[in-house]
Amino acid sequence: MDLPDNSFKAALSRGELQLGLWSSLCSNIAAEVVAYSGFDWILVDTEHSPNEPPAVLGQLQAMQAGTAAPIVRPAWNDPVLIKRLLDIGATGILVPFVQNAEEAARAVAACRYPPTGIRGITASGRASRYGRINGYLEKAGSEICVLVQIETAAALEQLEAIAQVDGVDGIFIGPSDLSASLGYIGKPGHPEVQAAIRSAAERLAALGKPGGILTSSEAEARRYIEWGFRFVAVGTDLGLLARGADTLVRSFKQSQPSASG
Ligand SMILES: O=C(O)C(=O)C[C@H](O)[C@@H](O)CO
Repeated sequence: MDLPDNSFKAALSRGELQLGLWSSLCSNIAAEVVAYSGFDWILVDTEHSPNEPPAVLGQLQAMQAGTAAPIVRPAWNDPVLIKRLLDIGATGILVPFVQNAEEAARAVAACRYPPTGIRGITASGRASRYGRINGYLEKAGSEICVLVQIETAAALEQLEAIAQVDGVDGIFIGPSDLSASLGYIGKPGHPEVQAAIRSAAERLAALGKPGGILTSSEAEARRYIEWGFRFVAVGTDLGLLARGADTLVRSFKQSQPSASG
């Protein structure tokens, strides 16, 4: 059996827009539900969600028959965490809190086997279909998508250096952390934060490096796409569930006459 092409990585390299969903629910059933929605990628978060490898494995299995490429965010730029996620079948990794080119190079090295990287070897994990993929060890590096996350003012200054690290396939701008770093915690929509995000998108476009971002606002998502972001998470599974449930109950409670008449 051959290693499947990474269609998400290929689409990014062609500059095509890839629409994503952010998944924090840590549920294989929720992952399966949204995997059939038609998204191009789904980010399975382990940084801010209580999501450990056995649960992530269940979510990756559940997403297998859907449309979306499984991108997993490890809790940190740590080769041990990254190795475990790659072994269970993540085809893309989003590494948080990358501050400079050296840290970006470390993220890439964690996703590559020696001699170019430091990923530890198993020839029999889920990623290689339990040893059935011909030449997995030789080919994995070229198919795994390495995305790094820039989320501070200091990292923004290093954007060009980070983006030009060999093996970095895309740069994700973290609007929440960036807004905090810029002094506007909880206000990613603040004009100064938006200006910084727009400038990052323009600098990435000038380099020909795909930029990514996350928002739950449709208007903001459309604006980010217009600014040139190419992998855009347009919502979160948690937000869809919470907003859907709130709206449903409100529609009944507001239409009920109050007990006092
Ligand atoms: O800085 C950000 O924005 C992120 O890193 C995404 C966050 O973790 C969060 O908004 C996901 O729900």
